[in-house]
Amino acid sequence: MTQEKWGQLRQRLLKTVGQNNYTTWIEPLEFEHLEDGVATFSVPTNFMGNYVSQNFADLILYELNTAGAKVQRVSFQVAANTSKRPSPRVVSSKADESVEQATTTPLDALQAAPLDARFTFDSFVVGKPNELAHAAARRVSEGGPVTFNPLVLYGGVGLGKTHLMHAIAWELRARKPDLNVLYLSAEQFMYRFVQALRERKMMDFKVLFRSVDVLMVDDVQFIAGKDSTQEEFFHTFNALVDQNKQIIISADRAPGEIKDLEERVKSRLQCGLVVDLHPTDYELRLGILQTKVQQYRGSYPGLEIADGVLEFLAQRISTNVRVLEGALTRLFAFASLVGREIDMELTQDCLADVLRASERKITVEEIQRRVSEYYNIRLSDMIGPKRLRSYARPRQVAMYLAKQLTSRSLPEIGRRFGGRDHTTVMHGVKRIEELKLIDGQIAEDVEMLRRALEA
Ligand SMILES: Nc1ncnc2c1ncn2[C@@H]1O[C@H](COP(=O)(O)OP(=O)(O)OP(=O)(O)O)[C@@H](O)[C@H]1O
Repeated sequence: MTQEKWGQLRQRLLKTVGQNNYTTWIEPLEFEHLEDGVATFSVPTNFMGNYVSQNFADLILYELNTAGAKVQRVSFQVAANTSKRPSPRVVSSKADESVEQATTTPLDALQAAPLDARFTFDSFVVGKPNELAHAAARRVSEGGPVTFNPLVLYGGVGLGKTHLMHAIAWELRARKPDLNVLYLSAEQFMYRFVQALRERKMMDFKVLFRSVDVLMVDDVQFIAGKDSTQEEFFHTFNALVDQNKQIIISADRAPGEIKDLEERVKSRLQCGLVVDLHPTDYELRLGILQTKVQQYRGSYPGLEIADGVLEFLAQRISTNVRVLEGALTRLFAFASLVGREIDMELTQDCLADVLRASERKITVEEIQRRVSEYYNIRLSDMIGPKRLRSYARPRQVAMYLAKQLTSRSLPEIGRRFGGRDHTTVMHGVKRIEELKLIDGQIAEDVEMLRRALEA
């Protein structure tokens, strides 16, 4: 492997990842050396190293091996004294940059980092669990009069909050190129604030943040417990709302539930539209996998996937979309390295660790216990023969959850509910499915219970 060869390889990567990703993430990589099967690249920042490692390492590995280099692993190290930084217009900055880096970065760097080119509305798969969040995101991305301020998107890890935020920013940029859209993580907000304090540039900081038309802050829970940052955030927030500028926030839980977030910040966040990204369901996961496969087809032409593999993955990996995507990337890279079709056997071999880690640990017994506690009835009454509605409904909810959250068959579930027949379980599951659509209380009960069980 030589510098020259890396130069050629980069051109192939350009085709695969697209110009934006290439300029931002691939071009700044410098090939250092290949030793003991490890190809080492230098990167300008930790953040970049982490990002490239998470998102492009498999692809780089694949291209290196396709080009004949014998590489088992790629590694990214921060180069000393590198000053290269990507520089398009809208800021995107998630988490990992260190305070030290922030303190040496000029404030105007806020105008200089990319959004992820893959995170657009086109690539966002909409299903029941995220349709409201998607609709709200679409609405603000039209850039019309501000109707709800702020828009708060919240939900668990890897459910698409950042994806939606970037999609809004891309869309606004396309529709209203004159708007000054600022996207950054709450952590980044804090670093910039600390930096401004240290460098006595608070005026610059305030002017900058108050001059944006749309402010997007990702993972706002990060500022909880950080008093002065919260205070500054609060003032920034108020100043922008007063000017009728749109604010879009994401968080890992509902604002009211963020511990150590000041009451006044909480109540500001609750003033607008707060929408929830629910945990994915099977259909959404399958849809996402199918979409990703379409996208991968360009990079891996000729690769075949046997029937049932995507369904299997959607069934088994229910943690979050990031894990699901990672599994698929690995599967494609592995299959193309060994030149095999992606069938069940290869999937089980290649993803043994992921599948083990996401094995469902929820048991029918645990569901029964939780549901009976929730409805305040005795476990024995829920499992027993009584037909009273106050027992029958919780019983059906528990059956429904057992079907959704465990891999038990209907007869197995029936046996655990006092030896009931599988048709009774099927009826119970159907009933709850119907009720969820017409009875808000049942829908909420099921959702609360599901969350508690999956937590
Ligand atoms: N509905 C969806 N359609 C397509 N891709 C999705 C969807 N939801 C999530 N993803 C993908 O899953 C990955 C994780 O999503 P994202 O980073 O937006 O999650 P997040 O909610 O911001 O998580 P975190 O809390 O860790 O910041 C991304 O690659 C994203 O593109």
